[in-house]
Amino acid sequence: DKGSAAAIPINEVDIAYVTPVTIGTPPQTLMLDLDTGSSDLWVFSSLTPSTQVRGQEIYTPTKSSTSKLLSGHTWSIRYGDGSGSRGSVYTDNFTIGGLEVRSQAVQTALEVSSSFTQEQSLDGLVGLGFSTLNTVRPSSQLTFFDNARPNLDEEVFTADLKYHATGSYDFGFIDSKKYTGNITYTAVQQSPGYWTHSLSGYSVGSGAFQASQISGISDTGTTLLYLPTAIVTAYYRQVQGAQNSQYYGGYVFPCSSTLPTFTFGIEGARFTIPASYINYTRISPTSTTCYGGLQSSSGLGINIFGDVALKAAFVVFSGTNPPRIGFATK
Ligand SMILES: O=C(NC1CCCCC1)N[C@H]1[C@H](O)[C@@H](N2CCCCC2)[C@@H]2OC[C@H]1O2
Repeated sequence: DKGSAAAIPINEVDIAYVTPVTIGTPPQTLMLDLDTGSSDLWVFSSLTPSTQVRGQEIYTPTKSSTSKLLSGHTWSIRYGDGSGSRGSVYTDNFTIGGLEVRSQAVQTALEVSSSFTQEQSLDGLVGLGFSTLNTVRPSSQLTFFDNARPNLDEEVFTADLKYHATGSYDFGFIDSKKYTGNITYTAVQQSPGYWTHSLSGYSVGSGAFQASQISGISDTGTTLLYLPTAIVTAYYRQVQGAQNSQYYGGYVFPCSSTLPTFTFGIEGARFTIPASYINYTRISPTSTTCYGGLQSSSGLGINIFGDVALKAAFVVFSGTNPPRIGFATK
């Protein structure tokens, strides 16, 4: 089996990407955020208080002839940005891009935090981390990828996220039309459940490459790139007027600044993030001050290779034993 679906930016600064999925019989279509940084598949539902629903599509299990309540099971999740949700669990037929999983655990929200209510074009998440992170209790549930794996032509899924454009997620195959050159793979440490791997180093603009093992997680559900303070200060030292603002919670600079590119290494390969990806957004619609797409990871306890980095490459998440992650230019 295999599947292929669009990854559509939900706003003009690519804060997140959503993918159409169908749930149940007859199929109910929702737009979900495929998130390699978590492992719960949860949706806005008919059980979500209407005060917390603002424009989202909802899943109504009672309208599906193939839905089954997973009785006595609950879930509750808190994300790194402080957002969260909790609820009950059904199983139902679930498809992404033509790839079907029967009896997928679909976690129905009984409560969502305000940042989810405010994102009206995001109807929930599909966790694509390792199933060890799943929060359903008393028995944890498998991700869509883990359920689909036995039937996939190849035990992989790929992410081709794009800057200010629609990209794609593929399951079960590697589309050679989506990248150039070779895919460079590197080892993944799957405990405690993230796609954890190392960068082999970095460079700022035309500067020399600094070889250094930088461990972190490739996380499609995180918007920005979070790296050690030493790297981030070296980057913004090249930006006229840049400062690390307590007020805005990160590096800001004049929107008119010329930013350098940022290059990261995967083993011997090099991937360059264009300056435009790092000139992330104005701090408010009329401001001439901009917020950076590269920020410090100090305080997070982990480096996060989020969408700003991932959209500079074609990324292969390989569920082989042992798991590995691959990057190619595109
Ligand atoms: O919390 C993180 N990442 C942290 C960011 C700060 C530094 C630590 C990691 N990712 C979440 C993301 O923010 C959520 N958000 C929803 C609204 C649209 C934008 C995306 C979405 O839900 C879970 C996941 O994706």
